[in-house]
Amino acid sequence: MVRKFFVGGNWKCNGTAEEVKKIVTVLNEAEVPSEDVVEVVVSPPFVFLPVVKGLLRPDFQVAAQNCWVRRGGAFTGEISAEMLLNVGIPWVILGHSERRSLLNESNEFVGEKVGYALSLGLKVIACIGETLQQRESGSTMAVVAAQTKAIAAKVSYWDNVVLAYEPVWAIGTGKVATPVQAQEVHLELRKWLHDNVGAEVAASTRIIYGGSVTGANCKELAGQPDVDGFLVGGASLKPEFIDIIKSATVKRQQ
Ligand SMILES: O=C(CO)COP(=O)(O)O
Repeated sequence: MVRKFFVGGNWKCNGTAEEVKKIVTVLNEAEVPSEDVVEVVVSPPFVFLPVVKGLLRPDFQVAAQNCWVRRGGAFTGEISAEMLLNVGIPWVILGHSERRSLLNESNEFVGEKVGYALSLGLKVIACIGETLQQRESGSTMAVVAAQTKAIAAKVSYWDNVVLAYEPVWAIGTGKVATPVQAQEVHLELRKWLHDNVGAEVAASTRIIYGGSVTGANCKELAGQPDVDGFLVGGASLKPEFIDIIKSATVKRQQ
């Protein structure tokens, strides 16, 4: 089973209208592998989604960084899945660790969000990952399995799901997981999908890595058999994001 390499760029809460246009210009001018080799999805803040979608090259897609857990209404400040679809946004990142920690989004709440977004036809980058304390206490797999279980309980159509393993201790720290560390968890996650969802889903679902990915470390990570791509934060705002996209060819050479 060949899983198409996936590279997401999570711009987080960054940028001005001018800076965003500069980033899009760099992306639009880049020479990258074709769409049948790598799927590229960039995720600007909500306010810049329409302008990025309007300017971005047609072989790249856009994602929102979050959406509300049910149909819109009296939920001040929230953005609904319906609104994203209404303005032509096909992807959404859900369950990012920054939202789990800063906004107390529980496993169950993230699972509900994933289920609702998928039910409307959105494609979802579902984020999981353990903290340093959880890793050091040896509970990494227990934590990410519980997070995945809460997501899987609400997923009936896995083709529109990309699972992003983002160890919290690697996010924004420069302490990237080693290729062995990433492969170990990705393989365990694939086994979890095999045992709890099914062999076909386990074989076909992209499991991507996020946490201090850079142009310098992406190739070795991309070479791991169960690393199907990346969810990139800081480096997605820089020209080196193009190098990370190009690491998709590492897979093709295997
Ligand atoms: O959180 C991340 C992507 O969603 C990773 O962020 P960094 O690449 O900045 O570590």
